[in-house]
Amino acid sequence: MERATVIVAIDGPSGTGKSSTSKAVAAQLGLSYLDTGAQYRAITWWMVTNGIDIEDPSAIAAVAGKPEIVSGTDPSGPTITVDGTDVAGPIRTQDVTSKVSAVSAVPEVRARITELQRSIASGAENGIVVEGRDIGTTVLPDADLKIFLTASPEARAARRSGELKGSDVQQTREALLKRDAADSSRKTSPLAKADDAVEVDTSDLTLQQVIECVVTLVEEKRAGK
Ligand SMILES: Nc1ncnc2c1ncn2[C@@H]1O[C@H](COP(=O)(O)OP(=O)(O)O)[C@@H](O)[C@H]1O
Ligand SMILES: Nc1ccn([C@@H]2O[C@H](COP(=O)(O)OP(=O)(O)O)[C@@H](O)[C@H]2O)c(=O)n1
Repeated sequence: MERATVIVAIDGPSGTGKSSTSKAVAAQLGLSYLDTGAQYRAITWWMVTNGIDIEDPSAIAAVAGKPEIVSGTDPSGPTITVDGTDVAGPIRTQDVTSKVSAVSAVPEVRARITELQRSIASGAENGIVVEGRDIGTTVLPDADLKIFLTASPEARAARRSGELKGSDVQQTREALLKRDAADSSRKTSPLAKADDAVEVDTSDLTLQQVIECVVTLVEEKRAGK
């Protein structure tokens, strides 16, 4: 018998195709979609806007419970607000990008955001695709399907600098590798592949091929293979 809901966890470093793949897979299969990176970016944006010292983990921890972060999970138009303000644009600035790893390494921040993610996932009626860094390992260890996307630093930097107009590929590559290193080496739930995740190297695949691969894996799971 087909299961009523399916939970898919997609993790991996920056620029491997998590967001584009997750959104398309969720839309195609009628599932909800959650971008957990957007939530960490949102709390970082709030810290910056409120003048919290990003270098001071105890200052971040002390106010981690304050901002109210709300994620809209429709894959055709995901939204993110902080205390009612739409922050979809401001969370993508270079300033927030350069600070998000420090904020997201603070255990109190992770505990708060993880709880929020679990409650969103358990409330998704048809199931959900959740993408991030620690979904398969920590947030949803019982997910029905876990995918870990990888790609060469060159492919990832080329994709990212294609998005940021006028940006230098070499500089983008350095910034991306620096963020991966910080995310992979933090103590609390670092970026890591879960033992039972399927690893897909997207370096030489088109986005369409990656989407088809994940859709097939979900359908196989649903069919009980
Ligand atoms: N397999 C692929 N081949 C080429 N470009 C891709 C592929 N997957 C994603 N992209 C592009 O790379 C960029 C980064 O993808 P994104 O989904 O945001 O990655 P992530 O969420 O892992 O950081 C986007 O512009 C996206 O369209
Ligand atoms: N589950 C997650 C998702 C993101 N993050 C943090 O949030 C940052 C931004 O995530 P993102 O998915 O928006 O990053 P991109 O890969 O899209 O650039 C990451 O570099 C991590 O520091 C995390 O710690 N745990």
